[in-house]
Amino acid sequence: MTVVLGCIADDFTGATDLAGLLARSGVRVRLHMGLPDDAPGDDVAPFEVIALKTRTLPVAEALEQTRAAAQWLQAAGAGRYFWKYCSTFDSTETGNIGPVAQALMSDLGAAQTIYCPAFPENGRRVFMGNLFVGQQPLAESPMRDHPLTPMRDSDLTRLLAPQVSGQVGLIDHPVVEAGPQSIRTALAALAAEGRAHIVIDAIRDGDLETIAAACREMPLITGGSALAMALPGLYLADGTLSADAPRLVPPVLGAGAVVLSGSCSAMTNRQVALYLDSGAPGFRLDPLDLARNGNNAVLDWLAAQDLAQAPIIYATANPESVRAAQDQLGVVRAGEIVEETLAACAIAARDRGAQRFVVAGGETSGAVTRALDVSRMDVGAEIAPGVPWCFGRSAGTELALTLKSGNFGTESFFADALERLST
Ligand SMILES: Nc1ncnc2c1ncn2[C@@H]1O[C@H](COP(=O)(O)OP(=O)(O)OP(=O)(O)O)[C@@H](O)[C@H]1O
Ligand SMILES: O=C(O)[C@@H](O)C(=O)CO
Repeated sequence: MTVVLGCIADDFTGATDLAGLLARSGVRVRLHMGLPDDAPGDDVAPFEVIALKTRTLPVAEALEQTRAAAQWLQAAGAGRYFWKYCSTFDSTETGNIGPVAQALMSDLGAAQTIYCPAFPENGRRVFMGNLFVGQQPLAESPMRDHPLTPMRDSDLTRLLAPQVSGQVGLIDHPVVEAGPQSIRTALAALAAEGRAHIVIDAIRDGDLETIAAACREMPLITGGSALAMALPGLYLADGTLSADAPRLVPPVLGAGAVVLSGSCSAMTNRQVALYLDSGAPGFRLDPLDLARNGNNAVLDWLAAQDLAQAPIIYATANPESVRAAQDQLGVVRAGEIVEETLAACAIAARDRGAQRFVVAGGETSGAVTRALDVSRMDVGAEIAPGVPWCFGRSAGTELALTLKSGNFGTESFFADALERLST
């Protein structure tokens, strides 16, 4: 088996999002949590995804890690590459979307690439170069106030320009709608003008299919997960991938489960509230209490729970409570203390036999997978668009984990996830 598409994502939930959409095709997708320690073996999957945590790192560190990931994928025999970033284009003037794309272009010999964060199923659309979240322009959406990457402009060409040294161009929706040949002609015209970084409109899945058909031969494509979703079908159709490519056989798992939520997004707040309302046993983590008294109380509580009831431990709180904790502890320490506690709970739950882990939040997912030392996962069925169940091993035991991005899923996500796995 050879790697048809080597993928690199800039955060953990983003990587499972990408892996989940690729896995819709039924073809095997392997997900690595961080740069693999070992050189690629003979058992690579057609789609290999490396999850990094580079979204808000200093540029030099992001470049170093991404280049190392690309080298691993090259050694695994990857023929083409995909650079996945957030569907809300989370970045700043200094990066990291543009600088990483530029470095990969240079390393992989790509003279031109496209940028398309659209994910129509989750309400992210690009029109005339502007990104919309639902009905709001990006800069008027809650992403305006993101603590690390506040998005204060909706025009992707303007957002990208200061991040790259080459010229930025746009392929707008009428060109996309006219079909793959029209896109190829526009790309060639932009290349002749010296434009290497091309933002491209997409408002529906059909647009993404057209773009994928036009750009599939590019050495490097960049975008949100939904653009990559269109690629497996093209590879299957032309025989690049055979229909008998290996498929995932999910493991049989015990009933023990735990829900760990460190995301404070509006959607996760609603998901936690509904799960508690449905009668699930729950323990609320208070960062100030954790700072004063440590985490024995929650670990004692967890030790007394019936894990077949899928208890939830959550720090999820409204913006006022989060601010109050951050004012007293500092933003970084408040986050760390919650992440450390949820990581300790994950280990305790695993050691008591839990094999199903529902985790909410990107940073939280990083902390939990690191604590469980899950380095590699196979990707299974999606619970909601961009949120699949994944299967890995921790301390010699098979586990299922789902890593939910803060804004993804519907209100009933936690119950849906557990139900989905048992069927
Ligand atoms: N009550 C709280 N007070 C202060 N910080 C908190 C609280 N609860 C959680 N946190 C911290 O907030 C951060 C939430 O980030 P995380 O990436 O996990 O969620 P998210 O931003 O909603 O998810 P995503 O990155 O997938 O959109 C974590 O560092 C977490 O520890
Ligand atoms: O693209 C998205 O919105 C997500 O996969 C993500 O990157 C969340 O951090």
